[in-house]
Amino acid sequence: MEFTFYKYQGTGNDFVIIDNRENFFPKENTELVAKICDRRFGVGADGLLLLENHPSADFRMVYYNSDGNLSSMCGNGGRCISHFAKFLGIISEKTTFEAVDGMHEATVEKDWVSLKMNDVERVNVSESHTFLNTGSPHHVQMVTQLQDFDVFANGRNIRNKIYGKEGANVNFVEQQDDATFSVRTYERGVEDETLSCGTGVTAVAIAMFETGKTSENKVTLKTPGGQLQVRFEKDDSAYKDVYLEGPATLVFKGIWK
Ligand SMILES: N[C@@H](CCC[C@H](N)C(=O)O)C(=O)O
Repeated sequence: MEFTFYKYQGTGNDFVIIDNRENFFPKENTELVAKICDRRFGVGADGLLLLENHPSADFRMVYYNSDGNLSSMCGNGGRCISHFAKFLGIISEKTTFEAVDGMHEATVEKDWVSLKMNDVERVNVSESHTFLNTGSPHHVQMVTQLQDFDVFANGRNIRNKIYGKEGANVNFVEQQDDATFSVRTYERGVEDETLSCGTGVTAVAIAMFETGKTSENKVTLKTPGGQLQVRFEKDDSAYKDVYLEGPATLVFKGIWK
């Protein structure tokens, strides 16, 4: 089958995006999605996104990991697909769309996208790590010498040994200053380190606040693929008005044959 696709990246977390408003894409074809995402036999990406019609919102976002399976929320993907919706002329600067974890709002200004994430009510802090769900499940762990840390081996081990079949994404963090943290993430469904993870840095920002590592509610997250900002408000019941902000770029357009 032949169709047009768009290659996007948000701080190096890269995606194939397909305009599926005509509903032509074979959504159950796991092998096809995995092949499109394959870096040797396909286009190459950490995940695939479908932009689809929605009865009341601007569009619906459908997200697959590079293993070909549907998964939970993708923050960088949400930023990239909002940029794509503007590129297609579906929206102007502001949008409301639905993803697997519910409704999201986003603002697109040139290549900068601000995405509203869901409220986070539960943050489980233990001695060695923090676990929370920011649309996707995240394990957050402080390390030293992050640059030399074996993210793949340690991430895979934690993902499988602690979280079993369902798994979780695993973020390793080193503090730079009061409001700046370096982060490297092992992503489930990619089963490797990615250059950036949007729900991951959102989880890190909240975990750092919850554990007293920062008193700032606007945090800078440095990933191997670039810099992201997360801001939020906290009240008695939850972290609210959580925004993930950073660049999103259309890299190229192609035809899948
Ligand atoms: N890269 C994403 C996270 C995608 C979901 C994750 N791989 C999972 O299956 O939990 C992001 O930017 O949030």
